[in-house]
Amino acid sequence: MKVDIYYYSRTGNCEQVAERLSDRIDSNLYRIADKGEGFKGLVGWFKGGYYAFRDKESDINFHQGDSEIICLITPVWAGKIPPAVRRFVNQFNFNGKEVYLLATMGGSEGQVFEVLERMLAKSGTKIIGRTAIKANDITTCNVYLDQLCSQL
Ligand SMILES: Cc1cc2nc3c(=O)[nH]c(=O)nc-3n(C[C@H](O)[C@H](O)[C@H](O)COP(=O)(O)O)c2cc1C
Repeated sequence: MKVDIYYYSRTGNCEQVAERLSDRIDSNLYRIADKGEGFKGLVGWFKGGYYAFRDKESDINFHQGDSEIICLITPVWAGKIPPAVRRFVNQFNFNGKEVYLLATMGGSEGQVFEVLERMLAKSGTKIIGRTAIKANDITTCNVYLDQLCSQL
């Protein structure tokens, strides 16, 4: 079955993981994009951390695909999720879909999965797996992707 892969990426780590995963399975690849400037540069880093910590959302463009299985790939921000991903999870129609969660991070996954699971529980969305990958491991993350593919 075709998998819709959604990812948000500020500095390319999640994008790289999304592309590697997409090479391995029958999938559509969709970027969750900030509208306007987003969180670029040093100011964006501080603003992004603050917004994430305060559970704020930001304006995004995203595609609503129709596959029943989706993989959501997000960076960890302030131990939680970026504002763009928060908006995505709140606006996306998860009706009938099953979701695999994948996060990339600098050092610690923090509460990222708990936050996502709590949000997705509101729509009764089934979570079929979760994987966290450290930024340093991304070039050698094939083993994680193999595990993930076996669960999709
Ligand atoms: C605003 C901000 C906050 C972050 N907070 C955390 C954090 O709490 N824990 C962590 O391990 N990494 C944190 N990171 C690092 C990112 O999660 C990590 O570099 C990730 O792989 C970036 O993905 P991307 O390149 O796709 O944007 C943070 C990065 C940013 C920009």
